[in-house]
Amino acid sequence: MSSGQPRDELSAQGVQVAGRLADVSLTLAPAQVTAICGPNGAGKSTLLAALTGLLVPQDGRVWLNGGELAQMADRDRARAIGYLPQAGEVAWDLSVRALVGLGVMPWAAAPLRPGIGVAEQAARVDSALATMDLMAMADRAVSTLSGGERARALLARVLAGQPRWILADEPLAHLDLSHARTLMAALRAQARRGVGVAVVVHDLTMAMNHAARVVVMHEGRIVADGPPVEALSPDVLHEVWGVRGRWLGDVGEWALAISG
Ligand SMILES: Nc1ncnc2c1ncn2[C@@H]1O[C@H](COP(=O)(O)OP(=O)(O)OP(=O)(O)O)[C@@H](O)[C@H]1O
Repeated sequence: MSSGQPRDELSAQGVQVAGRLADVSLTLAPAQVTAICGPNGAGKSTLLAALTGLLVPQDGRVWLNGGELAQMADRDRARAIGYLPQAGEVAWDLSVRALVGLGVMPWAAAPLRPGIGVAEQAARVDSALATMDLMAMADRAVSTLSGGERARALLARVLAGQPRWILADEPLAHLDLSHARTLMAALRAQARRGVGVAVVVHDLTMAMNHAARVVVMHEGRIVADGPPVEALSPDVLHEVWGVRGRWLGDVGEWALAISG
C-alpha cells in the first residue's frame, strides 16, 4: 500500500488513454450519486473502466482507499467495486437467481481467506432480487427476460455483492420510465447507506433530478463538475451538446426544454 491518498475515496489521477482520455482526474466521494454525462465518444465508458481497474491507463493512477488499484488482489477489488458494464449480455443461460448469485462469489470463503456462509449468501441474493423487483421471476431463465428485465437482473447481481462502490455504465438504456426511476431510486438508496455511486447516463433529466453531482465529459476531458444546476447549465449544454436548452421546474422535478 502506498499512501498520501485519503481513505474511502475512489480516485483517478492524471489518467491518460491515447485517443480516449486526456489527463483526467476525478475523485468520487462515498455516500453520493455522481452522474457522468457527455456526448457519444466523450470517454465516459473508458473512464469507468479505468476506475474499476479493468482498463489500465497508459499514464496516471487509480487509487482506492489509499492504495493503488492496480496493486490490489482481484478478489479485493471485486469485493469493493461493483461494475455494471454497458449493454450487458449474459453468456450462459442461467436462472435469474443464479445470475444474481454470481454477485456474491467474491465473498465466498476461500483457502486462507474468510468469507460469508451459504445462508448469508442466499440472504444477500434475496435482498438484491427484492430491491430490483425480480422475486417473481427469480427462477426464469435469463434468456427469457426482456431487455429491461435483464438490465435489472444485472444490477441486482451488482447489489448482491454489497460493494462499497457501484460503477454503472448506462444502466437506464433499456428501461421504461417507471423502472428507470426505480433504478435511480435504488442507486440513491445505496448512496444513503454510504455507497459511492457513479452512473453514466445520457438522459440529462435523470442526471439533473437524481444525482448530487454531475461530471460532464467532452472529447476525453472533464469539462464541468459540480452540482447538477451548475454542471448542466445552459452554457454547458450549448458548448458540449450543441443545443439551446433551458431547465423548467424545480429541484427534483426539472424538465429540459430544447429550443434548437
Ligand atoms: N477498445 C477501444 N480501442 C480504441 N478506441 C476505443 C476503444 N473503445 C472506445 N474507443 C474510442 O474511445 C473514445 C471514447 O469511447 P467511450 O466508449 O469511452 O465513449 P463514451 O463516452 O462512453 O461513448 P458512448 O456514449 O457512445 O457510449 C471513442 O472515440 C471510441 O471510439
